[in-house]
Parts: sequence; structure tokens; C-alpha cells
Amino acid sequence: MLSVQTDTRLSIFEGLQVEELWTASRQLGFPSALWRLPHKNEIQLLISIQEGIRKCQPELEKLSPGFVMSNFHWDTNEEVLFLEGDIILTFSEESNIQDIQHNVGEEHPDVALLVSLANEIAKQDHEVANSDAIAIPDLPDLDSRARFQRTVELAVSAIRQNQFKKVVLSRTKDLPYCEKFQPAKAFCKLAKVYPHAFVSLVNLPDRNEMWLGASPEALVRQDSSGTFRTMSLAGTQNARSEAGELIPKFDIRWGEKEIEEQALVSRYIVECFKKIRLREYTETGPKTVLAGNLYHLRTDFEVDTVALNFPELASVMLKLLHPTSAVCGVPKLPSLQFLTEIEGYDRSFYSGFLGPAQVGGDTNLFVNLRTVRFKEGKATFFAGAGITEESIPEREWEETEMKCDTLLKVIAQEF
Ligand SMILES: C=C(O[C@H]1C=CC=C(C(=O)O)[C@@H]1O)C(=O)O
Repeated sequence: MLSVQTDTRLSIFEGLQVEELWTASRQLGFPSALWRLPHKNEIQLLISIQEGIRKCQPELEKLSPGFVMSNFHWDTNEEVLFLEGDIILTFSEESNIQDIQHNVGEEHPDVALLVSLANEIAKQDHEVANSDAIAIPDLPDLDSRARFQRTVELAVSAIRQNQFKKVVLSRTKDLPYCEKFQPAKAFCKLAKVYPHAFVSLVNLPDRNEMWLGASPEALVRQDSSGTFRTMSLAGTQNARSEAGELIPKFDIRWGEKEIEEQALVSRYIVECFKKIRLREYTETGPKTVLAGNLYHLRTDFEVDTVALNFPELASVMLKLLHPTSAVCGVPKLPSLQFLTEIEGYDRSFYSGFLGPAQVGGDTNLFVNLRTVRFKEGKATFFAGAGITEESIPEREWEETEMKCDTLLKVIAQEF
């Protein structure tokens, strides 16, 4: 598909801010995605004007610029959601438009409508606050706590009976949110607070859902120079002391449980490379990394796909890797079966994958973690924890609470 770049000074988008365009696009019912890659300043906004949400095979190197999103339960022959990049705007940190790519000309009536609505919104009162938009309950949710801890006990006993070695069990936390809540504002706040994360906000109008997240975990990345990257991420510790201060990285000590939990994920990735007889990869780590309010253990893997003449590596690895043992378990099939039966809810897009494909020649898919779904006045936070033989149910519950807090503490605060 033809992609045209516009001189931003001559564009009808000139002067518009990311939040105005996001809100206008949402009001007009256009599927859209907003994201900020880890350690980057630019924010990108993709709007699908013409076709709504499509489905496609994730043959990543063959896709036109767009945004991919998949459920956790994804069979490798199944298609994934694809938001076509009819317009892709790049904003600087100060929210100025730096670059515009589009398949749809600026003379298209829907583009004109979008811009005129965004201009209207820009003129409106900016004082609408996000404060108190999400109500945080004072009381712990004892029912779901007891239920989750029971699933952990059952997992530990299944592990002791050698049904599997590790399983990642997850849960949700539902909170009401009101009309005042502005997701694009929450996105900008998360992007500022979590420079290490892949921060994203996706609007899926046909489901009447929005997904906001700050993921610490890359699944497959392949840039235009042909470097492929993935990582194993597991093991969790609070990064803040009781006084709320950041604990220095060098003070963090990992127990055997976490070291083994993360090593299982690394081994799983190496097994995937072995399946395709790929030996030329570099492996760095494990090292302690900060992810929002938490520390994790991470090992990075890198492959030069040009040297190996393997341009489709990202697509091949996506099918092999998902679901990794950071979100499912080891071995994959019995742990998947166990969690599907025991969790008692549908993970939907949580612990699936999402991200831009072929935008500027780069593909960056992340595991959909530290995420919240907004639907019909209910904000549903999702979090999981890796369960091994040594797991203590209460601690695993606390870990899922801390993971929910990664988003909750930031977006429920006053703006
Ligand atoms: C499953 C989640 O995190 C994964 C990634 C990092 C650490 C994890 C852990 O320590 O259990 C999980 O494997 C989640 O955030 O919901």
C-alpha cells in the first residue's frame, strides 16, 4: 500500500496535540493505537480510517504499517487483530507533530472530519481533570484473595505431583471509573513515569473496549537493520522500601525461587532457537531491571538476521515463543491446560501480544502485561505471578497486587 509522508508545516494536522486527536478519533469510532517505545521520547498515534479492524496472519515482514494485537489464547494458525496504519503521526515529547505517514490523503472526508473535531476539542475547556476518575477501594478484596490463593495452593500441589514445573496464574481486579476519566491523559502520565516500558493505549470500538498498558516485556522485535531481539523476564521484587524510597539495584538479592523461575524462561527461549537450528545468537544476563514499581530478572537475546539471511525470523519466533513461560508455564501444554481450567475467567488480550508492525520498517511486539481494560464503566486490571514448588500463596497474591499498582497508582492519582 502506498504510504505518503507529509511536510508537517503544510499539513492540516499542524498544531494539534496528541490528546485532541485521540479523543476525536475515539468519538468518531475509528480504531486507533497510541504507543511509546521503551527509552524513546516520541509518541506515535495510528488511526484506522477506512476498514475498521481487520484480521491477518502475523507474517510480520509482509505486513503494511499497522498495529497488531492478539489474545492470550492464540493458536499459531489463527489470525490476529490488525489496525491498518491509514494515518501514523509521530509526536515529540512536547506533543508537537514531527512526522506524518499516511495511506489516506488529507483531502479524504473522514480525515477532514477528524481534524475539524480535534480542533473543536482543542478549543474546549482543558480543565477536565482525571482526579478521582477511578475509585480505589479501601478494603482488601477478601473473596478474590482467598480464591486466588486457593488456585496457588492447587498449582503447588500439581507441581509436587510432577504435572508441570511452573505455571503463571493470573487474576483480575475490577474498579469503577467515571466519565471524567481521560485515557490519553493517563497514557501520557504513564509514558512519563515509566521510561523503560512499552506504554500503549488501544481503542477497539467494535468491542467498545480500550486497553491501556505499560509492558516491561518484549516478545519479538526486529528493526529495519535486521536485528532481532527477545528477552526472558521473570522474578519479581518490590523496588520501593516501606518508606517509599527506591531501593538501589545493587542492594537487590534474588532467592533461588526467582533465579530458577527466570532460568526456565531463558531455557525455553533457547529451546525455541534450537527448534529452528539457530545457534548464532548473543545472550546477555540475567540482570536486575527496573519495571515501574518492581524489579525483575532479565536476559536479552539478539540475532543478526541479515548475516543469517533469515528476514522472517520475527514471524517464526513469534509462533514458537508465544505463550512464553513468563505468562504460561513449563512445560507449555500441561501448564496451559491447568491455568485455563483453574483461573475461572477469560484472559482476553492480557498476556497476549501487541505492538506496531512495520512502522518505519521496525516491528516491536510486546507481551500485554501491566494492563487494564476499560469497558462500560468498569476498569479491569490484570496481573499474574509465576508459581513454582516454593511459592507461598500470600506472597503471590501480594505480587499480583503490586503488579496492578504499576498502573493503578499512576492513573488514579490527581492530575
Ligand atoms: C505475568 C506477569 O508478569 C510476568 C513477567 C515478569 C515477572 C513475572 C513473575 O515474576 O511472575 C511474570 O512471569 C504479569 O505482570 O501479569
